[in-house]
Amino acid sequence: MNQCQAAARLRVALGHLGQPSARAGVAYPTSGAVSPNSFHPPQFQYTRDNDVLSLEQRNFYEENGFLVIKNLVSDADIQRFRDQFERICRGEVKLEQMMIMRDVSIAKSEYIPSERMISKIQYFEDDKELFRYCTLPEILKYVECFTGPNIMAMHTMLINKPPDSGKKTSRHPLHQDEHYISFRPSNKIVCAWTAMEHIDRNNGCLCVLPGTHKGSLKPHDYPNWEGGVNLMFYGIQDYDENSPRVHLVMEKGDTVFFHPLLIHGSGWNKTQGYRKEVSRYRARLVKGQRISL
Ligand SMILES: CCCC(=O)SCCNC(=O)CCNC(=O)[C@H](O)C(C)(C)COP(=O)(O)OP(=O)(O)OC[C@H]1O[C@@H](n2cnc3c(N)ncnc32)[C@H](O)[C@@H]1OP(=O)(O)O
Ligand SMILES: Nc1ncnc2c1ncn2[C@@H]1O[C@H](COP(=O)(O)OP(=O)(O)OP(=O)(O)O)[C@@H](O)[C@H]1O
Ligand SMILES: O=C(O)CCC(=O)C(=O)O
Ligand SMILES: [Fe+2]
Ligand SMILES: [Mg+2]
Repeated sequence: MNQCQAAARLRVALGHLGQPSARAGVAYPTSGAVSPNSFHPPQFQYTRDNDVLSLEQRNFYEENGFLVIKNLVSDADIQRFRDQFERICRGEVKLEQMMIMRDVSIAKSEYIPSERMISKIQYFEDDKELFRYCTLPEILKYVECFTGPNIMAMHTMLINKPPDSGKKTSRHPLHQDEHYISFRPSNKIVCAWTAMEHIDRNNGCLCVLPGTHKGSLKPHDYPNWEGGVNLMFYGIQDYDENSPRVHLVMEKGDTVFFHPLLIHGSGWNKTQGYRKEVSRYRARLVKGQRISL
């Protein structure tokens, strides 16, 4: 098994620290068809009427701000993302837009192209292989449940969480993605996040505070952690250690959809593998224009 296989998972996310990139502005026509059987009373604020989600799933998302769909992305697709990630790690793929990030623990070490050096890739919209994630019909089908039709990819991200050096710098502090993104409205944005392998508390799974999507955007700052904090990894300031946390244990291909105000983070990676996931956000378009950016 090579390092990348031993590694963890891949993540593509979206949004960005400011404006979406032009490349991300790709709209996907989706059906938008509403079946007469799918009518639900207007108490739904966070989900749209269509036939995809069961009433139970809708209620769960409305109440909790996230929904896990098991086994959504095929092994074959994940293998393709993984293979492409390996090519990027080997320096075989170079794209101008793509941003490569390293963990703070190795930020100042000499750069050697390998999986060990890359903790995150952002803006891979120009990478045909990775961008396939954003066009997978099974992902779009669910995204539409939250955004409505006319979907736009606003940000892409793949995370390769490194084994922790012992200083817990691989942790991602609890935050709301809306802190990083300028587009709105919140209720028509969703993040799709796909595990590229088994992810649990040992390798730093996603941790969510259910129901927090109903709150507002909270002040963020760098957490006061010993050992170091990654640049741009802000955390909410008034984190109450006693608030109920849910750790999302996921298998390869499982995908969680979550609201941009949901408070979430990820734990430190206690294993020797690099855990990977792919994710991204989408927003709804009206008449070809993004709503209230
Ligand atoms: C909705 C999305 C939710 C989220 O994803 S939250 C996280 C979003 N933010 C990010 O992913 C950060 C994106 N990445 C970046 O901004 C850049 O890669 C980053 C970290 C600023 C580095 O930028 P560059 O200037 O291209 O790289 P560089 O290698 O020349 O480093 C410049 C100085 O920064 C330091 N550095 C690099 N990576 C770091 C890290 N991970 N943590 C802390 N410090 C880091 C590096 O040592 C260097 O410092 P110095 O200037 O030599 O003293
Ligand atoms: N003071 C804090 N401020 C912001 N986020 C925090 C704080 N302390 C922990 N977190 C974040 O909370 C989430 C859950 O932490 P949790 O304690 O469950 O996991 P962990 O500390 O990474 O690992 P474990 O407790 O399993 O050893 C992680 O995203 C972590 O980054
Ligand atoms: O997986 C992680 O380390 C953090 C994920 C996250 O915050 C996100 O996907 O928005
Ligand atoms: Fe996030
Ligand atoms: Mg802990």
